[in-house]
Amino acid sequence: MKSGLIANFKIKLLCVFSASRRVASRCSRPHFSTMSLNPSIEYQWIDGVERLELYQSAGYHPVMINDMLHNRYRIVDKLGFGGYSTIWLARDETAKHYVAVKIGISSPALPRREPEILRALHDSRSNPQPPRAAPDADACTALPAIIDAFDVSGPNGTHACYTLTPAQGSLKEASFSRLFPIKVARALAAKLATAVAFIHSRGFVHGDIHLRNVLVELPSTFDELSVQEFRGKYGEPDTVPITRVDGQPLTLNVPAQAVVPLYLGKKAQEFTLADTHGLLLSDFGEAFSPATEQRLGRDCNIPLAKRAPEALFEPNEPLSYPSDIWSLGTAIWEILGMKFIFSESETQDEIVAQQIDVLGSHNFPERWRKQWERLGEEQKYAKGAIPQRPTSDRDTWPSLEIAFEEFVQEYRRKREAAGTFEEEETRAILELVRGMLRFRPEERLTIDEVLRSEWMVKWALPQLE
Ligand SMILES: Nc1ncnc2c1ncn2[C@@H]1O[C@H](COP(=O)(O)OP(=O)(O)OP(=O)(O)O)[C@@H](O)[C@H]1O
Repeated sequence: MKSGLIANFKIKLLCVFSASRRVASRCSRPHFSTMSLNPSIEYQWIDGVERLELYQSAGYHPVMINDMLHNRYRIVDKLGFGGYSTIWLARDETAKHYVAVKIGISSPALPRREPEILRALHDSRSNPQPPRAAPDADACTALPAIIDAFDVSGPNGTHACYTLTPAQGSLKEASFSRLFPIKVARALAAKLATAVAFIHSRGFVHGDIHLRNVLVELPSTFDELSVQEFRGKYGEPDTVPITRVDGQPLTLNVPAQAVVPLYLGKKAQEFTLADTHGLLLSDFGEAFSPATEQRLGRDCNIPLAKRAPEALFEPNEPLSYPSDIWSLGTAIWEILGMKFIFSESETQDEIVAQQIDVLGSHNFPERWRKQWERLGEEQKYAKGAIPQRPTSDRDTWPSLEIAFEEFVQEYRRKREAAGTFEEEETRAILELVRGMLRFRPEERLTIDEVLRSEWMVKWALPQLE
């Protein structure tokens, strides 16, 4: 496939692989674009950690291993970070168990409704709902529960914090260059779809469905480990001293050491069907209720490779449930084959060109074609700029059917133990994915139709039983 453009080189640098017990670093998205970064302070680059420049007023809270938060939570290790927060493993010294503490940035410009939405979803469990295509009895357990919420104040402001059950990590981390066994892949896809069905039935769009936001619970025995036993099993935190490029001493805004996140989980090929019951769809930071609030396409923050095309071509129109279905379609494809359907770290123009190659130019809406084929470079890189057909040479991507054969099936064949999909199942998968990846949002399958699709009914949902 075509290699990344030079323009994306910086983004790729942010995504390099880190130390072995640790996870591949996450790309934190630039939610800080509205904040004024202090360009006078730069830090020496450290692989696999959050952007250190964001330890400033209105940014991340500086946290160190062994810090005590809220008189109760002792920081044990780092679990991850995103554009809005850092996430830590902590020992709840009152309740004597482990929690994940999500410490938000303090920016007042970015109010976060995640705890409120998660609570509303959990509370809605008791509300009677119309009969659904698949039982959602335990779909709510596929959402993280907020255990405690509090604020911490520090040199960078006041940060909303909440505690959640710690998970072993995301499907993305589990599957780095690895494949889920075929039954597990089916069950994960089904469980994820039922979680989305539950959210949609309660009137919410998740807005950020991708495999970094799909976590897997830890075994219940994890809580039995003392901190000392935990360190014996997983090692000491991977810390790297932070230093300034100008050689000046650090201010209080930034911690003395960066911590590379720890992955506590199994590798994809070691997953069993039992593990799939612990799937958690997390990160409700982009969630919204289309009936009561507008989320315009231009404000969509999901990574470009998972973003529904209407968010790009109709940036001033409100998004709704179909945008989740598109992202869910790309996530299911990745679960099955651990290959992107559209490549990450590309420009939006290249990604749309790939979508057209894979899904067929004849399916591309006429109402977007004029914009797509326009000439000229005006406002190409402005926020909300409409994608434009690349004029430089690029490799054409194969159609959906060929991509499934050459990337998903071929890859699975090379790892015999993973298992390949038979002809009839392949046809049903492709029919489902095509229905989820229709360019026009109004033509895309609904989540109920996804759950009633042949592949879900015959192959995926039965694996959950
Ligand atoms: N409960 C948890 N247990 C273990 N790891 C977690 C947990 N919650 C989050 N993480 C890790 O932290 C990462 C970032 O979390 P999350 O996506 O919730 O942060 P965010 O700041 O809202 O990110 P984004 O920029 O994607 O909106 C996840 O990809 C995951 O690896």
